Amino acid sequence: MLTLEKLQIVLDGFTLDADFQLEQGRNLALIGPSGAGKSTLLNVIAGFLPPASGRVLWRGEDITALAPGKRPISMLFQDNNLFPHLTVAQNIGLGIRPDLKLNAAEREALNDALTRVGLAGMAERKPGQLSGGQQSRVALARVLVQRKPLVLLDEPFSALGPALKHDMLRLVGDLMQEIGGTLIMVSHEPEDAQMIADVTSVVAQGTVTAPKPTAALFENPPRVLRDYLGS
Ligand SMILES: Nc1ncnc2c1ncn2[C@@H]1O[C@H](COP(=O)(O)OP(=O)(O)OP(=O)(O)O)[C@@H](O)[C@H]1O
Repeated sequence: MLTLEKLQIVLDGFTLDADFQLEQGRNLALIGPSGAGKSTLLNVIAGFLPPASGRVLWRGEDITALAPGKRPISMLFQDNNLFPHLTVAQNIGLGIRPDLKLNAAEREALNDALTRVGLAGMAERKPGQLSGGQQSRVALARVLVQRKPLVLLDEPFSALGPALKHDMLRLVGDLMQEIGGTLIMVSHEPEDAQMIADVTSVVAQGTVTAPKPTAALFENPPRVLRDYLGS
């Protein structure tokens, strides 16, 4: 269970409030207008940005003051965050061990992740020798090998075409199910939310709404979501 307890985020005159719980094993989509605070909320949950007030709890434990690396979280950033001077395999290996001294089982996990994202033959390439979509698949593989129980995705697959994006989303969904993990995904596309998120929160007007079942929410959208969807 992830608890955002009376969380308030303040940035240069921008404020965002969140106060809800997310059960373990749920896939949550965050949807809402540009600049509403979706990325900022992920950054607070991941520990890159402190909240002005309130707490973040994971399984009842207060993690508000924990450093990002100490949290049970892995995050896939909008820009993929790959190291250009390292190979694909090394970029992924960093998710397993920062010193890259991998044992046989860890190397096998790395190869498995490469295969799962469809990059089996590209282990020795540098990110600059890959397309944008391939780079985002490397970043996804790095998230897969970490096997953290809480995964945060910030509009992860926007560089991919629709078919590949759906494959990647499905892969993330399957993995989360396999490890009983919890997913929070920022998306601009209602179809993405409907595909893998069982619950959705709307981020708009300074507030994050509590997660609601995705299908029901889109069938009968509240005013803020209707405004966003333009319907
Ligand atoms: N480092 C920062 N310092 C001050 N203000 C910031 C900072 N980062 C973001 N903001 C502001 O905080 C608000 C929320 O930004 P954020 O990137 O979280 O929105 P978003 O919903 O993820 O938008 P998008 O969908 O366009 O990615 C915006 O008004 C933005 O200008």
